Amino acid sequence: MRQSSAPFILASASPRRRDLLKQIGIVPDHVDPADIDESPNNRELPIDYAKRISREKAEVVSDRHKGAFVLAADTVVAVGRRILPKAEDEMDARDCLALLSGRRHKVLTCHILVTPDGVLRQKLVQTSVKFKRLHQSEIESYIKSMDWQGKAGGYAIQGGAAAFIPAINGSYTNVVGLSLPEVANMLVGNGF
Ligand SMILES: Cc1cn([C@H]2C[C@H](O)[C@@H](COP(=O)(O)OP(=O)(O)OP(=O)(O)O)O2)c(=O)[nH]c1=O
Repeated sequence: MRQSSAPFILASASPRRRDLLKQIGIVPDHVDPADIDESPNNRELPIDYAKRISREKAEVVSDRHKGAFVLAADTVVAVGRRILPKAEDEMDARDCLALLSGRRHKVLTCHILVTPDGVLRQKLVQTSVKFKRLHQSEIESYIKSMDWQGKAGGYAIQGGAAAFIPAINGSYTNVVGLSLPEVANMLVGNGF
């Protein structure tokens, strides 16, 4: 139930984030992606990276929409201290899947909500994801599906890669791109 008349801006190009919000009855007044440079800094740790990028996305977009609620997020797949790329080509995706095969990794989503009076709230959520050991044939058929494109770590848990994941620990929606219980809490707690 919406209490504020301030507009709600989703600072994301991700259709997954739009669908997730819709699932809890939230439809943004505008979708305005930040479109910033997301290159990690030298030796930047995954948590620091997720916090920095989500904050930059939120700041860029809230500058364009004063007096609005702005939600931005960044989802990072991390193996230890290593940040996996958003897979842009088949080589990225193959490298990611080979690294994830047979082990656990972390998916971190850092959520930023900017309130209409310009206060910035941050919430980082971590989910541990277990991958089964992948056969080369499984990797190749997944590559053909193109489901990895633009996804952090080269897979999407909401698609065919679900067959590779026997267990997760933590929020499922966090892996897809927004942890819905946290987003709902942030919005309700800040007068939305
Ligand atoms: C691990 C994983 C990631 N993803 C997606 C969510 C995000 O869209 C993407 C991570 O990249 P992000 O940089 O978080 O998001 P984005 O580039 O898609 O959009 P924007 O920066 O404008 O908000 O990976 C899945 O859809 N499923 C998964 O299982």
